[in-house]
Amino acid sequence: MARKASLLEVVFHAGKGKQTRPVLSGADLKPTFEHIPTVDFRNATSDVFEERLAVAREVGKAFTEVGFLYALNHGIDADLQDRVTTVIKDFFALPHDEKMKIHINKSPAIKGYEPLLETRIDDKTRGDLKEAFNMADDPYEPEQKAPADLDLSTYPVGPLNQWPTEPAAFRSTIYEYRAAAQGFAAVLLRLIALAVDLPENYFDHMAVFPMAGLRALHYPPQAPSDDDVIGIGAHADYSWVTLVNQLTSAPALEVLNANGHWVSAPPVKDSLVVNVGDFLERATNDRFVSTVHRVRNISGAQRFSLAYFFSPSHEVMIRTLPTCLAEGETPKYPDIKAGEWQRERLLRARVNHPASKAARERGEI
Ligand SMILES: O=C(O)CCC(=O)C(=O)O
Ligand SMILES: [Fe+2]
Repeated sequence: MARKASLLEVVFHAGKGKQTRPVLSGADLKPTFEHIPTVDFRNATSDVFEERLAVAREVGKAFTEVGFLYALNHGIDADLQDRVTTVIKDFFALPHDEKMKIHINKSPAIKGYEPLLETRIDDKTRGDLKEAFNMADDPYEPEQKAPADLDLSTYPVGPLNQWPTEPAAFRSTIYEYRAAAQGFAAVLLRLIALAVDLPENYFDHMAVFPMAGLRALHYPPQAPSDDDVIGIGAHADYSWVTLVNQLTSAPALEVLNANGHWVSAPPVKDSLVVNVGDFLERATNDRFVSTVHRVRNISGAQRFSLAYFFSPSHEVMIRTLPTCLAEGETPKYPDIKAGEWQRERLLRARVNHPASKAARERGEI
């Protein structure tokens, strides 16, 4: 007899498109995580190799068992975090029309402002109850100091990012934060290499001109009974790793375990949330998990967060790492070019953007 389909399931969007996971109970329960582990990065750049290796092992364990961790001593200055929180709150407090001047549809790279309900990850809802400001790698911006030999043919004609004129310190503070997040991402890359038994500098080339974006987010509160909307529907990130800074105290981020249960990832003082994205999951042949998560702000308070998505440069081929294949094992995923795959995911998620419509008309997505 065919196995009865589970009555309850979680629907989410990840690398392979729309997927479901049954919600398990009783005898069906699998061993899985019930909380997000914490890793202290104090020794991440120690002069002593064994100390760096010990941190790498903890990162590897958390990425294998959970796909998420809380990072302590990540090196992003508290004063900078306060200043970036202020400019982000001030930006979202601007009149709607002011913010719409930099709507994402005006950028060929889909950067700028995204109003409430612009995206709709979960098609059972009216949309994602969040507004966002997105910026990313843009070789035409002087702050980014693109290498002289960067292949511009893989980029649309600029400008790509769009900036508000107010708050005055917005652009400079966002760039300051991006540089700090980039510093921690570079440290993480080396630990990830060690965690999968590769030379420490194995991934350094990915950070030369990475697809590195910041996304500032504002989630108004929603009623607990309101399942017509959600802050951000269940998804996995299309990144190598993501660093999420929960700027305010409202708990709202939730992480899906193997039993289809949502595990809360509330803000923890002085920490960043670090999670595995789809590129790293593919490269490790699923050893590290790009764990599904969502945001549901039923705290009653406004919530602000700042996510930094780190992905390799456009031209990097994402292929299975030699140390993640046992003897005779074959890769689960074909090789992909990082830039092409990321752009396709982005276009699929922004159905109303002119570039997304054009790509659909050409049958590309
Ligand atoms: O706001 C958050 O805590 C997470 C945001 C997120 O998951 C995303 O933007 O991909
Ligand atoms: Fe995410």
